[in-house]
Amino acid sequence: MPTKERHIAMMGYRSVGKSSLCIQFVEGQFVDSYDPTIENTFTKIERVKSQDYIVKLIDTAGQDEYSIFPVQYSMDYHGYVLVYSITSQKSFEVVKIIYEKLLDVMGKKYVPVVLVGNKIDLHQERTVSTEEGKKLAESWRAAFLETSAKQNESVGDIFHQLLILIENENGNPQEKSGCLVS
Ligand SMILES: Nc1nc2c(ncn2[C@@H]2O[C@H](COP(=O)(O)OP(=O)(O)OP(=O)(O)O)[C@@H](O)[C@H]2O)c(=O)[nH]1
Repeated sequence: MPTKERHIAMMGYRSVGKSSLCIQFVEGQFVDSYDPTIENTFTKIERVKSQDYIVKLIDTAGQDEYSIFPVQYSMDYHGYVLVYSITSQKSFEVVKIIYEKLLDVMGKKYVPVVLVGNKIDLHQERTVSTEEGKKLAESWRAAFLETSAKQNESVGDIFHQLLILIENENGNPQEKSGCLVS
């Protein structure tokens, strides 16, 4: 099968771990320092269910509830990773606002999305429950994962699940449609 190219945008509030998830996925390492992103791109070859993909990731600058949705991320993207930190209720609220804006800008009712609750290694500081995350993802018909970029927990699954959702949207169902919850 010929290799397919898929463009994925990482979005969410500041400091939730978007860059760390990209770096962990692409380079297999965790950098314990904080350098706010303006915009960064990463490329990785991934194989899912015998299909090779060139995954182009765009790591966006953190957004907040007042940000205007950056229109450039609504065009030529196949899917989105919306990230919050399980230690920040604010980041959970912001991800809901980003999702609404995304649908609005794209003029669509459905967009392939994986909702990610990151930083699960900081479980003692958790303020967003797994149940809240799951419910939100179900309401979006999105996949849901809790991850740790630091401990490399479920990071690869984000991109595998998103590639499957994108494939399903393109009329090539490889898995049962509907909500993918792990
Ligand atoms: N404990 C823990 N810290 C994390 C994790 N992921 C990221 N961090 C830390 O959180 C801080 C912010 O991480 P970034 O990856 O820069 O976050 P970002 O969402 O890209 O931030 P912006 O560029 O401002 O949007 C850094 O100090 C990271 O080391 C994680 O899974 N666990």
